[in-house]
Amino acid sequence: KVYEDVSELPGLSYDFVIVGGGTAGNVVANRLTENPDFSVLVLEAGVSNEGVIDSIIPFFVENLLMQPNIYEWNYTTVPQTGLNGRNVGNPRAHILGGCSAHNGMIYTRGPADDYNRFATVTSDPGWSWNRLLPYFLKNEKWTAPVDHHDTRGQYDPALHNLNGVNSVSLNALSWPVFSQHIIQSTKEIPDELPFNLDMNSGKPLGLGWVQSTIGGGERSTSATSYLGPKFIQRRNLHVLLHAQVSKLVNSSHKNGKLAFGGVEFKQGGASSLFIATAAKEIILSAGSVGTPAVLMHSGIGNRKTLSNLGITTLLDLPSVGQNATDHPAFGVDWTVNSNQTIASLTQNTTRFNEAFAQWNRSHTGPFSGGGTTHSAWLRLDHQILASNNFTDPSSGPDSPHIEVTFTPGSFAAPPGSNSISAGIAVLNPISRGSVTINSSNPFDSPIIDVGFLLEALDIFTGREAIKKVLRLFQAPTWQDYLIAPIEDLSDSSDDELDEYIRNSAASAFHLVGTAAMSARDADYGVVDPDLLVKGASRLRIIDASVFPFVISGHTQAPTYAVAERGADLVKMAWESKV
Ligand SMILES: Cc1cc2nc3c(=O)[nH]c(=O)nc-3n(C[C@H](O)[C@H](O)[C@H](O)COP(=O)(O)OP(=O)(O)OC[C@H]3O[C@@H](n4cnc5c(N)ncnc54)[C@H](O)[C@@H]3O)c2cc1C
Repeated sequence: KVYEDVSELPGLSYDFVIVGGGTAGNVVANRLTENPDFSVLVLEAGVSNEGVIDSIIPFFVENLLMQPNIYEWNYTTVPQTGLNGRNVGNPRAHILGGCSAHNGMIYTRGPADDYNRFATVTSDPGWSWNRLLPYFLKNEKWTAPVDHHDTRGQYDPALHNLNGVNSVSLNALSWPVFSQHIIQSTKEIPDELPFNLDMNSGKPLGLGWVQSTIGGGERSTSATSYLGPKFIQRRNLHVLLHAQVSKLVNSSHKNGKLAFGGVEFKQGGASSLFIATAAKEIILSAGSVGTPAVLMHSGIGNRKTLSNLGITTLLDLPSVGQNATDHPAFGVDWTVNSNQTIASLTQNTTRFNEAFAQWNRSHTGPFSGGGTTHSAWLRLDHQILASNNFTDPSSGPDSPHIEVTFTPGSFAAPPGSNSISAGIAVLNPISRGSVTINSSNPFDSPIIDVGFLLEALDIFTGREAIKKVLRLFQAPTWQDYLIAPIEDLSDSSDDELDEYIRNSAASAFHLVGTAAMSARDADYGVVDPDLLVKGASRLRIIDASVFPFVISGHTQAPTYAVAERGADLVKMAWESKV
């Protein structure tokens, strides 16, 4: 059951307390409560997802990103040196379902090579692609697109599972003219832009149709799926909203390891703090910002940072909050000779109201999907990297360096015009940032530094990506369709391209790595390959913060897979003790 007020909870003693009812936390809550002997409490700081129309209707995704709003933690980064001193938004969801309830819904597993690299750095083959694939499938409930169009040639059914939990589908064909041009370009310039039937095979290179976490025209989130009606009625599963965890308490040491018996939180408008106790484990699933912050306020982190703030260090783990990695993203936009664009809907009240009415009637039409229709996963030329003395940062030959998303709309477009955009993300940044704290008050915001474009390779990759994208749009199919670039970069020097990137890049919202896993005997890292905090017992982290590297793809499907495997690790640890 989902509770709005702590006074309604039957008690505050559970086997497992999960901090954060986000993308990963709700998976873990669901899987653990499959065992009727395990009781689980999820503490979620955010609000209910019920009836939040901007979260439910896929097309309204942008509304949730307008800061400030109550569905958001409303974070921004510190000024970014690599972005000419700008600070950029770093949205994190403050709603049951976490980022799965406000993200762009794009479903990508990423390259097999990335997971094989996870397995190598952790010395645990359990994190390899072959071993994680069953967990991706366990998460996925493949669903037909709402317009029931013929999807042959748009995905590979053999790679998908009809019987998982979280809906994934192709979008309805709302932008056919735009899509035709994209597919035609793969035929005209197949060497530059090969078609890939399904980017979720573990070999994503090429261009393919976007798959999204959408089912029946509604967004599918970890709250609507893993806490859906058939699960949330379990007697052993309790979720408490408006419950922000301050720190872990009741510490003790056993066999040289630190353990905590409880979790302290504030709830609703109450000024007093409450403690929930966990007889078996505390699981941190507060995400790449929340998890390191809770650790530090609990006395786990860099001794120097903590003592400067007057926090007693219980476990000196300097890697907490370090290794923050995110994809810098920017775009190239054109005005176009077509009125089949997002602007034609958003700038025309009659058409907007028609689309809204259609969605309300049947959950179909353009509001049933996000805007991006296709993604291309591309590599930089090997020689270009070598001749500029760069080492290939990717995890392997089937792993891309850049993503190009294709959307029939652009924020940069002049009002009244029709436009499209090619969004670019640098997928293997070698720059690193951090998430830390500068106050001993756990309710103060953490300090987020995404470390964008500090390293020469990252800005080089961005610059080469723009050149590549400009070449892609020279394919013959685009010539009558494009009117003009919104910012003409075709004759720009390398320095000018760098400035364009530094002045326009923002986050692709894929922050990971702030409580990264490492091999059991490594002298860095925050969790071991079983996701247990190093030096602690009965304390696990299961969310995107444990990724040692950012995936060369979007991060929600990888987070779901890590959560599914993480839940299995917890079950294996405790079911064998029964
Ligand atoms: C705007 C945006 C768009 C994105 N678009 C895409 C996309 O299209 N495709 C894709 O694959 N990925 C996308 N991502 C990334 C992806 O959604 C995230 O990487 C992933 O969902 C992270 O999951 P998580 O479980 O680690 O954290 P979250 O889902 O953020 O869950 C953490 C939860 O913990 C709660 N919490 C935090 N601190 C506390 C505390 N102290 N006490 C109690 N609760 C707490 C939060 O409120 C939140 O609900 C996007 C992300 C954002 C922000």
